[in-house]
Amino acid sequence: MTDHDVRVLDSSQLRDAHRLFCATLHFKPLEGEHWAQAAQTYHPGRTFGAFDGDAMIGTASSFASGLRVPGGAVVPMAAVSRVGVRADRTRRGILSALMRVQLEDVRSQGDVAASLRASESGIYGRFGYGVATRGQTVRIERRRAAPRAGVPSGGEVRLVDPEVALDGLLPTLFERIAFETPGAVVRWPEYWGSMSRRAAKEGDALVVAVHAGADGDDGYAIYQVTRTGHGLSGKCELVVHDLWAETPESRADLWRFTCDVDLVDEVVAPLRPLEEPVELLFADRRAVSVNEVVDETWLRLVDVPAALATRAYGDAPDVVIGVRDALLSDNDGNYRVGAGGASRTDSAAQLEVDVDTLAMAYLGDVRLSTLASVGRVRVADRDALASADALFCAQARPWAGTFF
Ligand SMILES: CC(=O)SCCNC(=O)CCNC(=O)[C@H](O)C(C)(C)COP(=O)(O)OP(=O)(O)OC[C@H]1O[C@@H](n2cnc3c(N)ncnc32)[C@H](O)[C@@H]1OP(=O)(O)O
Repeated sequence: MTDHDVRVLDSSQLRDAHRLFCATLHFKPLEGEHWAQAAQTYHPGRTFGAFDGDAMIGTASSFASGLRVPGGAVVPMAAVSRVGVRADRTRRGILSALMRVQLEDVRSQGDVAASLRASESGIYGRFGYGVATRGQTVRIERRRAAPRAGVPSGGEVRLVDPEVALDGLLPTLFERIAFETPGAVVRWPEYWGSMSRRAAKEGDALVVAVHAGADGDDGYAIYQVTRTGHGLSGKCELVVHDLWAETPESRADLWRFTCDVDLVDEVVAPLRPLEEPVELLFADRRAVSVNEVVDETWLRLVDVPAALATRAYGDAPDVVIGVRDALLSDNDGNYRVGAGGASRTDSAAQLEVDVDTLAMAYLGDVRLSTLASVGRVRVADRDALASADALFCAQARPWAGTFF
């Protein structure tokens, strides 16, 4: 449907939009100083409302961000969030109208990509989003978690007042040590403040531990300790929200530190990278269980020519890939992808994909041959699949590590 009235909101309308969004996720609305703080996190001109007359019935917003792509370049990216449609107006095309307007808008503003974290996995594929990075949950049974002999160690972990850390130390450290992996996301200035507010809302104090090695600070962990149940029979969980390490020493020391916190039964770290070998840090590798592999980044390539031209490729013969995009027709076309780069071509496509499937392969998370094996790639030339796999392969498995 195209007849919904979707407009960009001005600052006087953001509170209604936030209330609407909170209600769709069954959260209480923010009041007083909590709303005043949240209001600061809206980036001007990036929030849309869908209206029925004067009544707002849906909303979608985004933060200005950036995405690290294979090869090291950073492309401008819209971090899409705060999407919701009023419960009495769902399934009438309102989200579809919001998505259409938002995608056209972010493309016209020069964003090469948009990404989001999806509340449900059935929603966003139809708008050209594909799962481009995944994460897994790491659980460590603390009492079994003795370090393995020979694990690197060196330096010191210290606790830092979260307010001080979030205000300067961690943003600087994050920029320096965390922002290298393909899939990493530029954290906008208000990101850090919203992290501490989210923690305050949940009621348990946020703890910041910083690791210093021989050359100074080189890693950090942000966690909360939550207790469930009553008295001594309760269970105590240490939940790691953010952990980045520059060196093997800081990685080992920070994980070990979380396992040394008294009274904790289990250390839980959701959405960690798929290739983080935490179990190898401990003498008893079964102290660590790794499960719940889930989607992390839903990526939408809004400017396919720019996205394909910006990332680096492996060394393999050129492949012509046809891209089909039902919503942003400028992306439609055939692209010659080779070790030297990618550009439009009139040559016939050897492989053809929809834009959501291209997003799944773009950062290197899934091979095109794997996607072909489940019918997501239309294959005209079978030999092209091996070349496409080699071209799109990234040096490191992509991971964002930033939830929004
Ligand atoms: C990035 C984020 O902010 S994630 C948070 C998203 N928000 C929420 O989850 C809050 C609760 N849910 C909602 O507010 C709404 O149900 C929304 C936003 C998910 C969907 O809004 P709607 O206006 O109902 O979507 P719309 O009517 O445009 O649906 C378009 C299509 O998606 C399908 N669809 C919509 N929601 C879902 C869903 N949750 N799961 C599967 N399919 C869905 C519809 O059936 C429709 O399919 P069709 O094109 O084959 O007919």
